Amino acid sequence: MPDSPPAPYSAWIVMGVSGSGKSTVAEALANAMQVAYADADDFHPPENVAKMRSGVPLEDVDRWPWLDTLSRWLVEESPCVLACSAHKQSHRTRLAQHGAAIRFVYLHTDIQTLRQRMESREHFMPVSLLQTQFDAMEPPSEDDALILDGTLPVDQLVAAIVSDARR
Ligand SMILES: Nc1ncnc2c1ncn2[C@@H]1O[C@H](COP(=O)(O)OP(=O)(O)OP(=O)(O)O)[C@@H](O)[C@H]1O
Ligand SMILES: O=C(O)[C@H](O)[C@@H](O)[C@H](O)[C@H](O)CO
Repeated sequence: MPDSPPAPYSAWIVMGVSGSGKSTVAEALANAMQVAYADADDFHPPENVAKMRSGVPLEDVDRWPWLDTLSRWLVEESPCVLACSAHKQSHRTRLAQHGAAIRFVYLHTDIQTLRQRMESREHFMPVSLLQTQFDAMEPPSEDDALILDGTLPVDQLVAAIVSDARR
């Protein structure tokens, strides 16, 4: 990749439910592109993390201030890659509110694979909340996102995103 990614995007958001691989793929993508990277989980206020840890799903009222902060980060750190759940169209619109030109990349993965992944890692997110993550998800259409099979190897996923960015 060149030092700065080609137009028209200034930011990539790798999105999906808990355990879908968004942090793993987003970090590898940022390394490949040599741009800034962040995990949206690191921007949640302690109350949000405590809520999820205790087995209570977030509501949109918990998410708006977090999404507002992320929306500013996307502009300040451009070009950049963010790993973020971005479940709903309204969340994705909010993330773009400060003007970042965002390419959303949706990793879709079956619930059985995700349950296995989550059971074999240490994380604040309990497996019991996985179904609520699916319930919240409004998958983007192919017009609005690059949609990839999150069970593919990470290097293949990164290559597909880089190839899409060069089109
Ligand atoms: N493409 C993949 N193939 C196999 N394992 C993967 C893949 N992507 C991620 N994993 C593994 O799945 C687990 C979850 O990945 P990761 O933490 O990146 O997901 P996430 O969507 O960021 O989850 P969360 O939002 O809950 O933090 C990790 O153990 C990671 O190593
Ligand atoms: O909006 C949300 O519900 C959250 O961002 C979650 O998706 C998690 O923080 C993440 O996936 C951790 O597992």
